[in-house]
Amino acid sequence: MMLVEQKAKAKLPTRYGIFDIYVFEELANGKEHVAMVMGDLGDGEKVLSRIHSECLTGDIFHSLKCDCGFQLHTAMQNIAAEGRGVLIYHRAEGRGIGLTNKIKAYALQDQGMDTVEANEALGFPADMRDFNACADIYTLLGVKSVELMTNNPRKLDTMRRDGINVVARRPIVVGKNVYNENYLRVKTDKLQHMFTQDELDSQNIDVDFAAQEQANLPQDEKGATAHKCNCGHHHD
Ligand SMILES: Nc1nc2c(ncn2[C@@H]2O[C@H](COP(=O)(O)OP(=O)(O)OP(=O)(O)O)[C@@H](O)[C@H]2O)c(=O)[nH]1
Ligand SMILES: [Zn+2]
Repeated sequence: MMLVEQKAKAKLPTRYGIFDIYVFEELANGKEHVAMVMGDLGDGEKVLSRIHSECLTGDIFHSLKCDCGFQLHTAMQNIAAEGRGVLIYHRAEGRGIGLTNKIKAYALQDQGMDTVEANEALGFPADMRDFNACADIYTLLGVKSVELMTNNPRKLDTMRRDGINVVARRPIVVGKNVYNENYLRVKTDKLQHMFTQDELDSQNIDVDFAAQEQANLPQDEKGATAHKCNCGHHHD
């Protein structure tokens, strides 16, 4: 029996090119998973693909605490470069614990815990995700085998177990910065992700808001300095 049902489909132009967007409902829990499909999938073999777990903070707000947003957009670009592929946007926010609990975990991380310790302090395992819906989404799209963009061996094992042949893995190591380097180290040390420190370092992006953090100016002082402009007009 299928675990998901296709609910809707339409064309979706994006900054990377034109996709078809599909919505699939996971019948057991009502979750609305998305598939972004580009090109003609043809025989469904060797489809370039990513299973991307939802991360509101990274995907939408460009958070630097993780690498999710960077991975999402790199995956869409890679698919566009090939003109063919499938991105499953998997609604498993916070590795399955949901947004509120993820932000509670972030608060514990602000006090020095790592991602795994914070999850455990809240009473959750390190990773609560199941990928049950994904194989059926591939099947409904006619995908038989994939080249998966991931560093997580669990995704490869799960897809193979569920009958989707993974013919290759394409690493997706992007967006390392001062705010996520510990998070990324924990992924290799505790979560078996497949990348090396050298690979990470080669992708370093230069962002540092240390000055902003230190200054931490009260709002009224910021307002006062904002008036020092060169516009030639007089401000009181
Ligand atoms: N609980 C928790 N979830 C997080 C945290 N940071 C990111 N996430 C979630 O982690 C998920 C992404 O998992 P990752 O471990 O980064 O990567 P992955 O999907 O397993 O593997 P890749 O395919 O290599 O990206 C998203 O659902 C994020 O919302 C955190 O500190 N705590
Ligand atoms: Zn994230």
